[in-house]
Amino acid sequence: MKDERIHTVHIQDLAKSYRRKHALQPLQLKLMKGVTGLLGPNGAGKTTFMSLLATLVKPSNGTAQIYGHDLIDGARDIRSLLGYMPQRVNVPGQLTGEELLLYAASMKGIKDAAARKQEAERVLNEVNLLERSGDRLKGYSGGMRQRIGIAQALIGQPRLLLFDEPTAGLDPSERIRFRNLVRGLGQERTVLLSTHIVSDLDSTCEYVVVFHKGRLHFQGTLQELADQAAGKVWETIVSPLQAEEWYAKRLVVSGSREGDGMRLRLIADEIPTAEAKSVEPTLEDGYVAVLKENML
Ligand SMILES: Nc1ncnc2c1ncn2[C@@H]1O[C@H](COP(=O)(O)OP(=O)(O)OP(=O)(O)O)[C@@H](O)[C@H]1O
Repeated sequence: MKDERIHTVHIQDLAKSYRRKHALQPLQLKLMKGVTGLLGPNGAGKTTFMSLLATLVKPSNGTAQIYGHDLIDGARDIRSLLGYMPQRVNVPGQLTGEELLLYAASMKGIKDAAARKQEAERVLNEVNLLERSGDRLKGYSGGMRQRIGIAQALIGQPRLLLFDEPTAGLDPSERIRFRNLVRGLGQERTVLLSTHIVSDLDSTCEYVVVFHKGRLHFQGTLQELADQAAGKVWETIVSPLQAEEWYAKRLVVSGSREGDGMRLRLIADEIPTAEAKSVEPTLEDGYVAVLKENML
């Protein structure tokens, strides 16, 4: 990541183990204003990392400075500048959407009742739930619960926003709405957004961090991630039999039928056949290239 930008979060040797399981290996990382995507397959350590920054779990080692506050000694200050949307949003079904957000606003220290109501309405509007704000949460669909989770994270204009797989369960139009919302938020805030859907990052993030098996494997811009596969992405048409063999033995990113054969896109250091054409890498290619030692 470029160093001329002001870093808002400094992470030093942060690690988490559960008994003998290393969920997160000692990590050095700096985050800055803007949207950073946190990418990694299942079990990579994304939720563990977010829970650590959200001060919900204690690190086994290391610390972080968040807007000048220490993760261990200044946890209370960090909570007041933080908005966190967990991976599984548990909502008290008896409350209405508005009641939940009014409660969240009072937890954020907004003392004036009129200001709490105004803030609840502002965030309900952001997630397109204003019309359903008087309904009990038990009647909300999965996607609506997800959006209420996003809304409660936005209460109080937090300077650091942590969204753990926020787009899971959203329909395509809400997903687009969320991306636009996040892009706007990133202009003034530090936003960390975890996902395993590479296309979620394309239109929202400036930076990306890749975790795998509890380790940091890459940090940089989206372009720098795509560049990890530069000169290594090939397309070629092969017989269905050959395609089957390649799927098993090579790093095939995608495949589609073409006539009697299969058009395969794969990542390899050397040209796989004389007919293969070198193609421009996408973000997904870069991600696969970063993880490639662990994927075959
Ligand atoms: N409370 C816990 N006790 C024991 N092991 C845990 C605990 N929480 C997480 N782990 C382990 O730590 C590793 C990282 O898990 P984590 O949930 O942080 O990954 P993730 O990247 O968020 O995965 P996913 O995309 O599936 O949500 C996994 O191997 C997981 O089994």
